[in-house]
Amino acid sequence: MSRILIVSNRLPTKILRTEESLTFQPSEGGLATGLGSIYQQDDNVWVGWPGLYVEDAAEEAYVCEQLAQNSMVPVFLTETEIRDFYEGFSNSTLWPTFHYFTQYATYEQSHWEAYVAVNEKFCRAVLELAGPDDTIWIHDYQLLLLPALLRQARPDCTIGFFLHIPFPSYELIRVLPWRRELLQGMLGADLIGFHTFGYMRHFLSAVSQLLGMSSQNGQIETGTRTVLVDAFPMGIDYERFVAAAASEAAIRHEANYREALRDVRVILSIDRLDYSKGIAQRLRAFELLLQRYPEWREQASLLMIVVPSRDQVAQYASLKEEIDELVGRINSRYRTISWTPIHYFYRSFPLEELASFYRLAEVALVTPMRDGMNLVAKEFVASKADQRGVLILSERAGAARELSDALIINPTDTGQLAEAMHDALVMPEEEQIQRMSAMQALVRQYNVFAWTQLFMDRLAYTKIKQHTLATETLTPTATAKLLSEYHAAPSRLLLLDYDGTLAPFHPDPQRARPDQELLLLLKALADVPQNRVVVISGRDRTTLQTWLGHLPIDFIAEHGVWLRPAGEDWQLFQTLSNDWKPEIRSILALYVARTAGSFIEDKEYSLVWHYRRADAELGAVRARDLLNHLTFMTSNGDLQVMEGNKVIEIKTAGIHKGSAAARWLATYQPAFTLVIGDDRTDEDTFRAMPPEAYTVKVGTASRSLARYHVSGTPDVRRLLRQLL
Ligand SMILES: O=P(O)(O)OC[C@H]1O[C@H](O[C@H]2O[C@H](CO)[C@@H](O)[C@H](O)[C@H]2O)[C@H](O)[C@@H](O)[C@@H]1O
Ligand SMILES: O=c1ccn([C@@H]2O[C@H](COP(=O)(O)OP(=O)(O)O)[C@@H](O)[C@H]2O)c(=O)[nH]1
Ligand SMILES: [Mg+2]
Repeated sequence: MSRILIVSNRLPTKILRTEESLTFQPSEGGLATGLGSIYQQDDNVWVGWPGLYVEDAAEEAYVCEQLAQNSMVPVFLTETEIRDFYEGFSNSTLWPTFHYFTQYATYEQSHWEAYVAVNEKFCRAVLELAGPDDTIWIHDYQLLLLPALLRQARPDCTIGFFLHIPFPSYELIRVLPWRRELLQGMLGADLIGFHTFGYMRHFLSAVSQLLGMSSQNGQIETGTRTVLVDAFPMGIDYERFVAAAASEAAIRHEANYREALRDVRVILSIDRLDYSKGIAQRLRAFELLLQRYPEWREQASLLMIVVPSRDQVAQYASLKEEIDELVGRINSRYRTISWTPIHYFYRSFPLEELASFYRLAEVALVTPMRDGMNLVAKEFVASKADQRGVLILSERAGAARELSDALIINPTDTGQLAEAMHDALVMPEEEQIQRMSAMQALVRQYNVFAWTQLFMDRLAYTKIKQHTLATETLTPTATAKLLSEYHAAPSRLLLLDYDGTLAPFHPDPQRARPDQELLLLLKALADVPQNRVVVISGRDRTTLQTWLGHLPIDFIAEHGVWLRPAGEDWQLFQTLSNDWKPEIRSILALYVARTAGSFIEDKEYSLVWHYRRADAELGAVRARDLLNHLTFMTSNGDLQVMEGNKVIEIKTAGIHKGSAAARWLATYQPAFTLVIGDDRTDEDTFRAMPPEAYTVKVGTASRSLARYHVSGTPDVRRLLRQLL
């Protein structure tokens, strides 16, 4: 039976220790409330921290047992782990960075180490639980390393990852000392989800800039798998909020509050105490409203609920003081005997009371500086049965992408915010209903169940796609078969590409020279009498000659322009002309001028534009552009344009590694053939091979004609050593 294992730092239940007992309470925060309706379906399980330091084994066992009754499995964290992993790396490094508050970010090596260790702890907990058919769904920034850790332990498992907070611009991510490890960690997943397309775009950009992995339609080739990246705006359990708002308890609470407030109009805000939520700015805007529009004094109040959060983190503690002080100042300045400008609550409320606040309020103020989604905005909409009420929403909350019928504001523009409050208070009912009903239709349809379904469907699709597109991994069993056929064969051909296959890439192609180990390896392979070793490369013949010419091996250079059997002279594949070069060179020069870091390689019968050293994204854009340009230029058919790994190459049509390899095979038919290559130009070689040949693609497992794949040059070296 397959089930979903939800994994997040915090469980939807938190346990508090009172003097005499333990009490179990719902956790606050969007992740817990949002997914709270999902995990109790089927046999699903939620793995996470219960917010309690257990005192002894007996208590631990008791907690496990209690939580198990509600499909939860605890991961216990120590006080030191909470300090360094949770308050430290998660909430003093990642949270401020991802919310564009880098001025608050700290970079502590010890916090990073705790982060790694706690992610490993979660990994062990999940491995203990997960069956082979289970889907592991990891949530949020506290567990960015977990996907890759699990992938390492279980290469075939199904892993989804969802980030609930914004993913910021590459310019912020690049500041983090551990930026590559964090991205690599996320790429352990099969599907990576974000609330908005903007966050997804930033992630793809960071992966491209920092890991050099490009993407197409949100798909990243990691070398061993295709990872899909997509946007899934999270919804709420709509009917639950409709029901809560219609409940007797909510109606009763509302009546009590209404009686106390008399006919004062209520503007509501609800959030965790967090600098990302723009609470202080909102208070200043409310004060400005009272100054600009004195008619609202004694007529409108701000009901502000602030839920305690992360109060051990310095910035949160000082924000608390700032808010206390601001509320005190505004209230003392404007209050009258019968009217309080700001009703401020610093605590959390159960659902029915939240529902009564949503009912009571005519205006909801959701004005974060940055917010992954913001579910309060959606909950307010769901609670408005009579469709009256106005939502004021920050353009920097993920929810603003969907709720375009809210009054969308820039939260740093205090003036605009004050005006929006005024506009909301005077908005005609007809307009309120029109806007609210449009938002309700959207929030109802894209609820949390639809969100889960969509995410799971995309995850299943990714898995299927991975399997259908993939070449087989060169497993130990397949390797054993290869070796036994190799040993049995009286004649053998090894067709080996150079860059990306025998030697790793270097930013400067001229510095990717063979090392001693490679030279010895090739020599030893070529010395075996039954073997013929051919290096088949796009490199110019002079370079191959200089680097490898002293070895008893054959060469195919410039993608087939030049051939050289061991010990003989270089031969041209066919008579060729270079008449086309000046025109194409001038086009390439244009792209060099427009793309810092790129350059032209001028080979005897080919021209190459290299963009490995250019900005990754600019390079990709210019490459597309150049390809279009060249395809148009070369449409008469005399020339061909080849795309390699961060290169675009132009040469006479009909000459490629495949045609050269085919010519080789016409004169020499080995009993065993092994072909290894890494880029698109090697696909021509794979295509030219007889079906029994062993063709091996280095790098991504997908989209290749090869039978097998390995992940990198070290695997190639290992395989070649095994032949000896
Ligand atoms: O666990 P805590 O440190 O107490 O913090 C509470 C949660 O806050 C964050 O919630 C986010 O998720 C919401 C749902 O996707 C989204 O609407 C909101 O914009 C986010 O800030 C955090 O991401 C969770 O991990 C925390 O548990
Ligand atoms: O006293 C409270 C106040 C709020 N919430 C819930 O906390 C969540 C806040 O989620 P949001 O996405 O707005 O922001 P986050 O806190 O996750 O950043 C919402 O579901 C609220 O209903 C709660 O459980 N108790
Ligand atoms: Mg190559």
